Amino acid sequence: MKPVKVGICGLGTVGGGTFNVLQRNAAEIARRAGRGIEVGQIAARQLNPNCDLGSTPVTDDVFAVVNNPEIDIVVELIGGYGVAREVVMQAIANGKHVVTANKALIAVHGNEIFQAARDKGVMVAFEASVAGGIPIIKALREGLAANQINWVAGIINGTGNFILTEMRDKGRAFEDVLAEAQALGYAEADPTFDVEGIDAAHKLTILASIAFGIPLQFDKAYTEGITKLTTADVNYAEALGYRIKHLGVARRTDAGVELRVHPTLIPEDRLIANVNGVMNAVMVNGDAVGSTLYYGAGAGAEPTASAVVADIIDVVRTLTTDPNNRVPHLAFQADSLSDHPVLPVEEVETAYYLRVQAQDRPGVLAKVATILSERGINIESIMQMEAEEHDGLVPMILLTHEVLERQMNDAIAAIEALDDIAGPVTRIRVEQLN
Ligand SMILES: NC(=O)C1=CN([C@@H]2O[C@H](COP(=O)(O)OP(=O)(O)OC[C@H]3O[C@@H](n4cnc5c(N)ncnc54)[C@H](O)[C@@H]3O)[C@@H](O)[C@H]2O)C=CC1
Ligand SMILES: N[C@@H](CC=O)C(=O)O
Ligand code: NA
Repeated sequence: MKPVKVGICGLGTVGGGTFNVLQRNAAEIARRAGRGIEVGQIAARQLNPNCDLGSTPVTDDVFAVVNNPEIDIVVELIGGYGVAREVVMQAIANGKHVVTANKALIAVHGNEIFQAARDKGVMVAFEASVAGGIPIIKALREGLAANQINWVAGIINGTGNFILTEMRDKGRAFEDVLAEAQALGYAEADPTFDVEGIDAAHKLTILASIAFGIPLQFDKAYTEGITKLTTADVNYAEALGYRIKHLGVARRTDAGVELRVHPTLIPEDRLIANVNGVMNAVMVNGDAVGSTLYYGAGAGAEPTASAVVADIIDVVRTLTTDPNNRVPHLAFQADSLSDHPVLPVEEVETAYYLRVQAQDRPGVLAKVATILSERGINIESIMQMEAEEHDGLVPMILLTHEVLERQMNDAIAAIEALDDIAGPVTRIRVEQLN
């Protein structure tokens, strides 16, 4: 049988990794796919020093690949919502299958892209877009298809986890670690996407749609980054038996779907609390299976290429399958998506870690405790530290039981209005993840 021809658009970190894995494992990949898979053409702005392209045709015009009649599968590894979107839409219009690692594109334009793909009877595969090499989309769409998924919680940005780990373990400065993550090819073209939680929110949006069968709704995700975290809070959390991780949480409740990315205290004995460096981990809780955990490299050339190439093989295996019998893009049949609403963050209920900087006067703790109890907020534990030498302020650390975000906002406003309190109250959400 003739080999299937793929066209790679973008030959950076992931494009280069994808080319190399396809070349190195070509024989084994053909045994898995049932036929050979060849790179028929590459569109690149510059060559990748890690790739020996041999006689593979190269162009600087992505549309030469997209419009090349020899190419069966277009692999979009450019990134962003601009030319990448045009590449994907034009490939679909030309009747070509698409494989992409672009979570930004899928989270923001996925509904339109999948509709176009269904109209043309082509596949759009995107395993590499969430948690890099971890086959989490495959696990959710296929392995867990029997379940009603209750919640998904994950460390889904490798750059952010790498920064938090290096800062905690080696005391390195934020900017220094971020620069290393960029040099290693982990970070997004705009690294604020990593450190402000936008990249994790893109991935969480995709996970939530596949877990609960809802349309992609990135604009409704609550997003908070890691840039405001302090070493003091990391240390206080540890004294209480917790680690701070940047977590994406999607939970289904009767009222709606929670979709939120933020720093989170997790009990230190949970496996996910001990996921470090560029590694990612996703927990999925289903009604039949209970809690499950998926772990692996969340970024980097070949871990991500592992997912891209697996998608290419999947596409090749099902080329002749009736489009109606393929695994649906969002796990549920397109005409069976639910309109269960995404909840505004004020409607989300979580436990909290609070750090209040108080004047060293008697009675402050009692005033804070009263404000919380008047609003029905139960305190799990309180830790009052020694006054700090430089400002004489006493940090008070409180852990609360679960409370609606709206009620917590009201309590924090009242605490901040006290004369005995200096500066804003620090709040970090707490998840038990059982
Ligand atoms: N780096 C990683 O570890 C991971 C990246 N991704 C995603 O994979 C995609 C690619 O990311 P990277 O490889 O890291 O980015 P990169 O910046 O290393 O590579 C992108 C390449 O596309 C090229 N390019 C841009 N516009 C082009 C055009 N018009 N024609 C031809 N080439 C063009 C650039 O010159 C660059 O070489 C992004 O969507 C990213 O979010 C997903 C998972 C992990
Ligand atoms: N910038 C992303 C790359 C993979 O998706 C990350 O750091 O996780
Ligand atoms: Na993945």
